[in-house]
Amino acid sequence: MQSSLQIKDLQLFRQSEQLLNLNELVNGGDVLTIMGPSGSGKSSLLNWLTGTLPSVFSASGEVWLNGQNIGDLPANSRHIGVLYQDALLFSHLSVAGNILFAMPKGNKKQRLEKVDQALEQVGLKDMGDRHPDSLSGGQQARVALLRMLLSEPKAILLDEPFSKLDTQLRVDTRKLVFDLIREHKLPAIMVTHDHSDAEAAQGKIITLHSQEHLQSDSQELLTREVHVR
Ligand SMILES: Nc1ncnc2c1ncn2[C@@H]1O[C@H](COP(=O)(O)OP(=O)(O)OP(=O)(O)O)[C@@H](O)[C@H]1O
Repeated sequence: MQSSLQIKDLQLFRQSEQLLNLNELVNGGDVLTIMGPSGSGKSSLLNWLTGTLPSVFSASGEVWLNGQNIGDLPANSRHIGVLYQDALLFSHLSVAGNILFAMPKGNKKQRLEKVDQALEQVGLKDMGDRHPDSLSGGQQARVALLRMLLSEPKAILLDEPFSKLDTQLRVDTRKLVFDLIREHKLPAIMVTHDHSDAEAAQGKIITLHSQEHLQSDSQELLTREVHVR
């Protein structure tokens, strides 16, 4: 079965204000991009998907991952990986330790080999013993990416993951991220303020507004208006 993340009839409210009304299907290897001004509900959407929505919000609707309704599962059982704008590496662990921490348990030698291979794949060969603080921002971003991927998520959320990287690093890192999403055939949802990120994702783009959202595909950005109330 092809992997997919499906949002069915999501109605998301903050107190009595409706923030979102969404139906979307994201297939494995595709990136759905969510744009919109501050306060339009982007983070709340990601929080709803991960099962970490603060109690000031309420929501109805379903989220299906690979044919399973995961809406009632606790956050740590949903198998959704998230990448944030900060790498958020554990400073008391080595680079390899950070990645191993998130990996499923198993044979230690095999897990270490997997970490070494992954580090090499992203240009960080032999850096497993390094301390995260000794890495550049771009290197830390790649470690965070591997930590997330090797936790074996079934879907990926990207929350402004490139916004702290300078231009060339941003281009290189997002290519790596999108290539890996395609290689692993994982459905992904990315929140960004940056149009070049959205274009690079080569998928559908939804732009949220406070009381309405405009919806378009990547060729017709911001051309069609869909009112939610
Ligand atoms: N914990 C909270 N308690 C109360 N209101 C909140 C909380 N978190 C967010 N909000 C409000 O809910 C609305 C949606 O917030 P959300 O963080 O989802 O927007 P956003 O589009 O992600 O914004 P940004 O681009 O600034 O991150 C905003 O009006 C925000 O002020």
